[in-house]
Amino acid sequence: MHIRIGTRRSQLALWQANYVKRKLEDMGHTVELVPITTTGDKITDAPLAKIGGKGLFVKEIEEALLRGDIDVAVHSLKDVPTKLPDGLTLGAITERELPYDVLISRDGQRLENLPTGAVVGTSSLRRKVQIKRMRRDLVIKDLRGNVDTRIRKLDEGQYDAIVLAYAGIRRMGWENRIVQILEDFIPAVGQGSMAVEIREDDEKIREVISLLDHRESRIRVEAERAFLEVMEGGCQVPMGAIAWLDGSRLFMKGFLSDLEGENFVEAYVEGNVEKAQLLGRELAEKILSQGGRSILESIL
Ligand SMILES: NCc1[nH]cc(CCC(=O)O)c1CC(=O)O
Repeated sequence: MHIRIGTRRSQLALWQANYVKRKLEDMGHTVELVPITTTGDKITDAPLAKIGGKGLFVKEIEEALLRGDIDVAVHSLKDVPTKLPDGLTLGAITERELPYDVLISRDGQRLENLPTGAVVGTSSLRRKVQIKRMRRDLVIKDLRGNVDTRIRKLDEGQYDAIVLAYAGIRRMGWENRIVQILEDFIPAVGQGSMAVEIREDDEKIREVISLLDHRESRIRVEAERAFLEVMEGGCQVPMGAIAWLDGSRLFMKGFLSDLEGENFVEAYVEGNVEKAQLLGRELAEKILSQGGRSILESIL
C-alpha cells in the first residue's frame, strides 16, 4: 500500500512520523510524509494555557485526514484531546517511552540543590505546581519552543534549569544532558506515547495500522484518558495522571491542583486491567470529591 502520513513540521514531530514511516516500510508499504503547520506552531510565544483551546497541535492535521489529503496522522499522544472529531479514531498507540519529566540544569544541580531564587523554565502548569510544591523558593519562568530551542535558552543563561519530557529529549538525542529523572512528578496523560490517528471507516488502513498498536501502552493510556475526560480542563488546569501495569493489575495515581500548587489533591487507585477506563474515571471522581471540584470551580 501507499500511505501518506500527516505530521507537524517540528523536529520532534518529524522524528515521530519517521518512526512510524520506518515501521510501515518494514511491513512492505511505501510511505510519504506530508508536513502540516498547526495553530500551535504559529503561536510560539504565549504559554499554551493562555492560548487556551484544545487540540492546537492536531486540528489542522485532523482536517487534512478528514478531507482525505492524508491517510494517517502521527501525534504526541499528550497533544491529542480526549474527544476526537466524528469519523476519526486512534488506530494505534505506540509503545510508550519512559513517561517521566526530566530536569536539565546549567550547573548539573538537581532540583533539591538549586540555589534559592534559581530560575526554572517551563510553560506547563502541571510542571510548575509540582516544582513549586518541592521548592517554593524557585522562580518559574515561561519557556516555549521546540526541544533544541529550550536547551539553547538554558545554555544562553536565560534559565538555571528547565523541565521537559524524557521522551522528547531522548528522541532529539539530548539524553546526555539529563541531570535528573523526575520520577516523583506525575506526568501528563499519555506522555511518552505516540498516537496514530486514522479515519474510522478506512478498513484497509485500520488493519495495517493496528499492527503498530502496543497493548500494554494502550491500556495505560486509555485509563489516563478516561481520567482526563472526567476532569475536562485541558491544559488550563494543573493536573496529571499515570497508570502502570503489573500482570493483570493496573495501578494509577493522579493529581489536580490550584495554579500556585498550594491546594494540591492527589489520589491513587488500583484494580484489574479489564477495568482500566473505569479505574481512570474512579481516580478522577476521587480527586474531585476530595477537594478537586472546588479547585476546578475556582480556576475555570
Ligand atoms: N508539550 C510539547 C510536547 N509534546 C510532546 C512532547 C514530548 C514527547 C512526549 O511526551 O510524547 C513535548 C515536549 C515536552 O513536553 O517536553
